Amino acid sequence: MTETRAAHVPTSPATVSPEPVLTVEDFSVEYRALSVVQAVRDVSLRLGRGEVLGLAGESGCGKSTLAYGINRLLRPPAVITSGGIRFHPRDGDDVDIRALEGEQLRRFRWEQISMVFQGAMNSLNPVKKISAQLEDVFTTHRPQMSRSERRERCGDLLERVGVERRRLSSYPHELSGGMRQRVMIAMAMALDPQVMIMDEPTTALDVVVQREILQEISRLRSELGFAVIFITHDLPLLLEISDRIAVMKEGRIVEMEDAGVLYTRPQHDYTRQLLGSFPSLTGDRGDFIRHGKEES
Ligand SMILES: Nc1ncnc2c1ncn2[C@@H]1O[C@H](COP(=O)(O)OP(=O)(O)OP(=O)(O)O)[C@@H](O)[C@H]1O
Repeated sequence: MTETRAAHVPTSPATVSPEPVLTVEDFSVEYRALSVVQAVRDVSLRLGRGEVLGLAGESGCGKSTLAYGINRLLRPPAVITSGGIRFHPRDGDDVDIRALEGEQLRRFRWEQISMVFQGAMNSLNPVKKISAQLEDVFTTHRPQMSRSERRERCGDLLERVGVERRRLSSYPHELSGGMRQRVMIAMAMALDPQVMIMDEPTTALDVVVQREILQEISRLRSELGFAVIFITHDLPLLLEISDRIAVMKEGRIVEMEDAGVLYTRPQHDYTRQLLGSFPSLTGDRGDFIRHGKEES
């Protein structure tokens, strides 16, 4: 268990709207390899505009498969066997994500739903400066943007995630792991997506850096109003940052609830087991999560 954090039971902030930005219905995915693995089974969920939805569950329960499936990033042997995913843009008609192909799908991914991958910081190109890597997003998706405007936007993006703009001229190896991960988050935010999927975005980082980045994500979410699907094994962390939490077990969502309610009144045995497996959530140390009190 990582060290405890100055946590609170979240309350639904004003930025969360009951209006959905994403609806997933009866979604199932299989891996058809030597044997067939039913990784996601009949999952249905609604993500509210501006909501942080945490996905919890032990390794192998299907969290990443669900997230990749939503963003159409699954590769063979994965097969989507049923279900629908609809995106509800702020303006305009609903988008059937399963029906998107080619260029349409590529644009949709960056512009409407972006993703921060597990260990993303290691996917920066080591021989290209940060400026070039951030600018690539705009060169591809906003070709009409002038060079100076691109530069300006990239500097603004870095500052937004707490990295000084002078770092634009650095190479990835000149940045700490935390800074590199912030760059990846900046990149995922570049086109102002309405949904960000974050798969263990801070797992490889030390606890202090993790905490700083999570605070940054929460702040930006309030400021910019995007919704987040946040995946991690770390249930205490999810309780801190999520509005609602979906608990997955063997490919199914067994419980989905407001984070505070899930913590105080878990309904499913498996949720209770999961909560019980984190020492910081039980006994006196639970005060830390419940009331933000330091351990004595
Ligand atoms: N490429 C693949 N081929 C075959 N089976 C796979 C493949 N990728 C994942 N699986 C299986 O699908 C199931 C769900 O895996 P998934 O990675 O989605 O779980 P997870 O909850 O995200 O796990 P973790 O937290 O360890 O990343 C597991 O049983 C896993 O072994």
